[in-house]
Amino acid sequence: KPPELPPGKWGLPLVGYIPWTSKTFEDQVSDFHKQYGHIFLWRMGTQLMVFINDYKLVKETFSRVEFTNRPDWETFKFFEDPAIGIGSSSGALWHRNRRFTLRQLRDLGMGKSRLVEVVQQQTLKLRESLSINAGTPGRIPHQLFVTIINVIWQMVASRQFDAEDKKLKSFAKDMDDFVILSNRLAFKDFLPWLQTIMPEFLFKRLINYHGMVQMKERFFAYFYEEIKNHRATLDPDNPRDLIDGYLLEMETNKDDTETTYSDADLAFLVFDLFFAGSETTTNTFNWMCCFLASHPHVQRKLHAEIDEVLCNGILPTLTERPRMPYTEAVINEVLRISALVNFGVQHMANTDTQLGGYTIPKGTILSSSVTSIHYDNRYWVQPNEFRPERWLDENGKLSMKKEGFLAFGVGKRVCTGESLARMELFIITSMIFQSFSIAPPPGKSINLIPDLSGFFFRKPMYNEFVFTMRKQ
Ligand code: HEM
Repeated sequence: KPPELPPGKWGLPLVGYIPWTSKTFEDQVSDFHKQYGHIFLWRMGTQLMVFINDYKLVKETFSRVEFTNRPDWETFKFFEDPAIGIGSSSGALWHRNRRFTLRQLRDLGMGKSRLVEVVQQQTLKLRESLSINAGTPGRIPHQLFVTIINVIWQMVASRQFDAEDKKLKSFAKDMDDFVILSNRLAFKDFLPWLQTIMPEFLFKRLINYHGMVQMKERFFAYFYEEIKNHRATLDPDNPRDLIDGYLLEMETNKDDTETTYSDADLAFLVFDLFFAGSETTTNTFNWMCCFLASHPHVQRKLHAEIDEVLCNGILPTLTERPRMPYTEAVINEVLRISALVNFGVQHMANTDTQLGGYTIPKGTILSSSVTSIHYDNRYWVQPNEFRPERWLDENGKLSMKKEGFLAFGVGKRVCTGESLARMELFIITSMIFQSFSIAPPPGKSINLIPDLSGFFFRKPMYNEFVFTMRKQ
């Protein structure tokens, strides 16, 4: 390994460092952290991966323009090369789409009562599903995912679907399948030489090429249909949603020869919002259920605050939020302890540069080790404990400390949906626990060990819960 690079594992030519161990990826990263310190390198195949385990260094890194790009990975650019939309793109197109999305989310989402109402209506349906099986052990109903997806559909296309709707069901299935199918594209990114030594048909089979092409066609079919309908009914004086907002900007810029606006870019942007906003928010609420079911004293305090502020069963809006610091503290603590996006979303160095006293060559991938930072005892007292109180000051007021908190990332690509996600989590949590208490099935306990089988998420394991109706 060249000495100017961060310390770490270099391994063999072409294949890099392959660990012969049954340890999880997260545990290996944690071992290398102990061995090499806050910044280390792991050469995977031909790809240089740098892991950063220190909050201040992550903040510095992701605030620098040299580290703003996304990796030039097949996973990000399979549908369109170079990548378009927001989550996978880089450069001027990303910058413009990010500004546009932030503006749209602000205008359509946070603080606007329409979207809050949609979350309320959808959560009422979730309450219905829960009440059907109240008192008996079961999993979190599918309606939770439907609720989250419908909030995004409402925001982008002013639509909502019934849980049994055929289109919604196939859309949800495609989203699940996409995550599984796209995993195999990693062969192209980490072992690109395989393509030169394997017959083309075999390599395509290895990376699930045809499955991915079909997937692309299906996704674009959903979104192109929406774009077509929106264009046909667009009223420039009354934009209804994000698609309308984009079409209007596209029209304003139609004579610009450098324009990056296109139907494909819009479709991709919408696709990104579904991907970035659905699994994340759904799994965070799932973790919430796990932690509340296993910490009855926290649940009691949550119930007490909900009963005091939302008395007589009134539905929560954003007006009540400042009066519910404990609920907010529970949400923050779930986001911290679950460390759901455990390595953040990867960034790439767009030039040769220096970081933490080491050389970082152009094309190096940078990952933040969110789990180790969320459990770093320099920032968190007894980090393994689920303790919402850590988010409250001595007067019981919410203190939104940010040092050491990375659930939504940090820097130039910090999550654009943070406010929306927080709003959804606040409304869903307060409405569900206004009506129900949650516990493990009799004689059982909740498994809080994360499922680490996927690369991007630290999901909760399959757990059953007993939701019991509360007396109002
Ligand atoms: C609890 C829920 C959520 C969590 C934990 C979460 C977390 C994250 C993280 C860690 C990143 C990567 C930041 C980086 O690249 O450094 C991200 C990016 C992003 N998130 Fe979220 N997110 C959540 C909900 C949402 C929602 C509801 C939306 C919108 C519907 C959204 C939209 C996005 C977008 C568009 C990006 C890419 C930003 C960019 O590349 O510039 N997220 N999110």
